[in-house]
Amino acid sequence: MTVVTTGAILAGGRSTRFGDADKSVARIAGVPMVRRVADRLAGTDDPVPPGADRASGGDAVVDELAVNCRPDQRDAIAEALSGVPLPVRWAIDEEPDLGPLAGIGNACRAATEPYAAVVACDMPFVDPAFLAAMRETVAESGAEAAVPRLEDRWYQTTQAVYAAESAAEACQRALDRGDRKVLALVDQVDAVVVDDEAIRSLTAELTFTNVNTRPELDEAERAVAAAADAA
Ligand SMILES: Nc1nc2c(ncn2[C@@H]2O[C@H](COP(=O)(O)OP(=O)(O)OP(=O)(O)O)[C@@H](O)[C@H]2O)c(=O)[nH]1
Repeated sequence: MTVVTTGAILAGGRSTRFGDADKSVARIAGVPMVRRVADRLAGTDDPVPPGADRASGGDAVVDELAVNCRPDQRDAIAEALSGVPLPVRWAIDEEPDLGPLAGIGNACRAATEPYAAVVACDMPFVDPAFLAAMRETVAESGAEAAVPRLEDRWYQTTQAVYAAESAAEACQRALDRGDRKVLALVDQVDAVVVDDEAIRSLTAELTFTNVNTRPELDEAERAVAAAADAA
């Protein structure tokens, strides 16, 4: 499988819907969510529910990780990522709470590879083959990003592939003019929209499942347990 370069994991949010804990290190069947994302990218993952497209285990689709978080999150996330067979770069927010746009910008700035496959830490069933396909789209088209958009939903800016330098600059430009909306990034880069039809030909909607609440965590845990039983 083609290597898609830097895997940029976003974990700098406050997890307010999750309650009094950082969801990035909340465990699903014993494995912290951020670790599940890293393992998907590294090809060292546990069984995943049907619909996560690529079966568990496989080749790494990135050759390094860039992890964006606040300074106070770093130790717990580092522990969660301990043993991941990829170099980990840290993209620590100097100023917290500027939103996902700032997180994407910081992660892209920390990337040492030309492309960044961005994934939010709360997407435990991300399909690495989908990221690889988007990386190919960006490289072949000469565009600066491939951003999925399901019909009747927002752009999935937190599971997308960006030309790292262009995206970092675009995020900074938006922040400098006081725009924190993540859509500013899509406006500011030459983006290929990966539409509904393309998404369905490449992967399944499960790739976008994100865990915001405790009940959603429980649901993800049940799905993982069922997959493990079936394996
Ligand atoms: N660096 C940074 N990342 C953020 C920020 N807000 C959200 N994110 C990240 O953006 C992604 C999508 O955000 P949400 O799913 O809303 O996560 P969240 O903000 O932690 O959760 P809620 O507080 O419940 O909305 C997650 O990976 C977050 O970690 C922020 O202010 N700074």
